[in-house]
Amino acid sequence: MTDESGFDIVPPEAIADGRATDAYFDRTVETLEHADRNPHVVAEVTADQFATGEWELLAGVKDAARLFEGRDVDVDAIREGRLFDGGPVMRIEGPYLEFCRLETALLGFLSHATGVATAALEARRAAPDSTVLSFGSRHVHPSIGAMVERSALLGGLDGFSNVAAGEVLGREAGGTMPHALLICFGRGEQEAAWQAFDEAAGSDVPRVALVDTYSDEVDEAVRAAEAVDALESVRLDTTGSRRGDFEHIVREVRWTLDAEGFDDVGIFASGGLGPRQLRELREHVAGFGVGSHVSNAEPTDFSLDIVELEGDLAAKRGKLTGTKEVYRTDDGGHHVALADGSATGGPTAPPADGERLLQPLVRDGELVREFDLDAAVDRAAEDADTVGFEALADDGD
Ligand SMILES: O=P(O)(O)OC[C@H]1O[C@H](OP(=O)(O)OP(=O)(O)O)[C@H](O)[C@@H]1O
Repeated sequence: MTDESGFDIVPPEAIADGRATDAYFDRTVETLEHADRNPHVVAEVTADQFATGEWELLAGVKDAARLFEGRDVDVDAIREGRLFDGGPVMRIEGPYLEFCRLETALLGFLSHATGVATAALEARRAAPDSTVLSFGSRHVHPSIGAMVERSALLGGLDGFSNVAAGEVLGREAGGTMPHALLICFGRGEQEAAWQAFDEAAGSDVPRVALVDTYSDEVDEAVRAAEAVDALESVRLDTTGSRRGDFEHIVREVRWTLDAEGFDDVGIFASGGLGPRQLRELREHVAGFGVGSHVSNAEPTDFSLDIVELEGDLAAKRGKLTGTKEVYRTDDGGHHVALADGSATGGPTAPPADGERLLQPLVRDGELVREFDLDAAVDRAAEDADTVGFEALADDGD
């Protein structure tokens, strides 16, 4: 079945219906119905059973929650914008057949968005005082553009480039000029291109001139500053094969702009940048465009596991039995404990001063939570401070 648009895209109705499922869940439904079984279960969505020292930023809960609307289940989840390290991020309770076929889409929503949001948080923390924009739409299937940009914002990025994603999110995409614009004017005609852009673009569009198309970045940066009175920044997107020491190029541009009296013209850097490069460059530049580090982030490896069957402890090998709670302590700790209070000591007992992170999301099939992206962004920044989040990934060259 092809989407009526003609694109190979699974339509939203199929996701909501539970048809975006692995086929073995269809077999499971058939078999359980044949055997007249529909046990009451508690299931948990977990990446790591125990803490690993690698924090991740939870995202995708808004879309995941929609799957449960109208289904006879209760769902609790950590709020979007909180960090986690081990233990469940979501708990579902109800007759198993109510949500069996939703597992595939549920994990997909949470896994992909959490991976992207965590990578965005890494970029954010690598350059806390710089503008950091999401430029990675071109690397991923267009059907997930809004997820990528929303997750990038959740991680703390300041804006994004995908226009249609902006329409979905109710926010305006930003951007200035690609190399194609310079090339359309021809070699040696960079001034004409920058000036035409300045004349054509709306007053709300920042005047940022791309200065690496045909000649040396230092040369083009000074020429752009001379050509456009209101120039805000120059953008260096130097192609990899010409890059050499990018930090040196950036510092040389800064030096020369200052020396020529253009100290009010900022530098914007983009192209293959990740947390390590942001840390190296951040004192010399005003802003960054980050693409693949965020958009191509590895999805978090969430799984859904039944942990109680008809009130009894259950779990497959390698997974921890029993309904759990996760707690954040004032010192930034993350604790996983049994939910029923039966444990009064040791690692399965709740910490004395812990904040319970799993909160009601769905009750009897009704969504009981509001989603406010700005509030979630603030939560993520605060929680990253609390737990001392640092990017662990070394993103190579
Ligand atoms: O962080 P990244 O994974 O590199 O992704 C984003 C980059 O992609 C674009 O480069 P490109 O050279 O394609 O721009 P152009 O179309 O203007 O040549 C853009 O200028 C960003 O720098």
